[in-house]
Amino acid sequence: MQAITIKQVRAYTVRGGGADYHDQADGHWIDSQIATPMSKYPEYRMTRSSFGLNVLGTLVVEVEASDGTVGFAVTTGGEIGAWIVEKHLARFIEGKQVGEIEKIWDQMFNATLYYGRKGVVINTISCVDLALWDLLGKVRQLPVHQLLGGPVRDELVFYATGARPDLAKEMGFIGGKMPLVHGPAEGEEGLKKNLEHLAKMRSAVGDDFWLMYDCWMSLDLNYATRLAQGAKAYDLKWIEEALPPDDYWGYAQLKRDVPKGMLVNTGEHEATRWGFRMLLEMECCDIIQPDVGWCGGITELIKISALADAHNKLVVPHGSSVYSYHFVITRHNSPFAEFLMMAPKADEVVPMFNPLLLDEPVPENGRMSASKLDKPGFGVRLNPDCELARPYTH
Ligand SMILES: C[C@H](O)[C@H](O)[C@@H](O)[C@@H](O)C(=O)O
Ligand SMILES: [Mg+2]
Repeated sequence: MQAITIKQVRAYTVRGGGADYHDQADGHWIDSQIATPMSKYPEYRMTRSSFGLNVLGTLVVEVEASDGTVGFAVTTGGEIGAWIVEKHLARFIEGKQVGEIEKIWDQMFNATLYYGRKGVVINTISCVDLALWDLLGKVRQLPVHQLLGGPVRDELVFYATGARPDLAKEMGFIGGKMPLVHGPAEGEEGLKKNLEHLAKMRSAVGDDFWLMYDCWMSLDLNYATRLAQGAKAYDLKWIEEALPPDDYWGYAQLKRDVPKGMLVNTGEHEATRWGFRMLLEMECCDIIQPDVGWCGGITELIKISALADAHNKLVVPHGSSVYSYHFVITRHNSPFAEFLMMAPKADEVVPMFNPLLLDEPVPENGRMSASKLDKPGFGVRLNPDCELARPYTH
């Protein structure tokens, strides 16, 4: 039987939500005031779009096989990613057999080592990798989780990320992660407001519902330590991404200093097995949170997850829709998943990469049965109403 090979790879861009889920219309909770490393500049404090968190847009990668099957994936990457795919990575993809995923990954990574290693280059490699796994699943007529060893549980359970953990509790989620609003530049007053907001949410959700703060790289070690100490009174489950990603030393100290029982989590802006090896070996955190569309794809997340398992650490991927669900359900050390509330008021469950993917499964009552993930590949289709552009060819 003739081997099925990859005939063509194509890279497209699309704006407005999708994988670049920060690219939303005005008034969305995700673009309200949220503490960031740019919050020290008042002109960039009130929204993250003001400093360009949504400049990249979505990258869509399609890989077409010699038998006509097409796999695809989406991530944050836009035109930069499209250029990297068309002008650089295509040579390592086209002509290969659809199963040569490991070899393609190694060639893409090593060929971009001189300008990549993290950020948009690894986002782009991740997107190609996810498209290859989608293609392989479709060619073999298997969901990706079956290519990864199959489910270890019957369903996924989710915590929700958004401005309304009180509503998330009503919707059946196991916890609610809130964005931190005020950073160190707003001083004691801002710290007080952060703790008052946590207190208000704790009284709204009661004692048995996880509450977490997502600090999106915005704090310094002293502020993060004081926030954690103040949050103990309200049983904060974890403090997330308190420090910039490269401050491994700060994370290790924070993890030693937070109140006993409070978790220190990070990793969504970390990349590759080597970045996560630093977090693990320097004892930076309790749970690592790679984004499978940003850390290197499924091929790299398998390696990251095994490393974490050897360190007895949990892996709870940053929300990345079906791309993390198919992984999480196959891993013993991934006992729950993140769901990002993408409705503008965080008051209803809508698909995370809305409106880009058709058939994108969503949690019901905070849960998702494995049977929702039984279509070939990642089980989603591109929405034909979303206009794709192909800015480059090769
Ligand atoms: C809600 C957070 O501020 C980010 O927007 C979110 O993308 C990420 O940090 C998360 O953990 O979901
Ligand atoms: Mg986060």
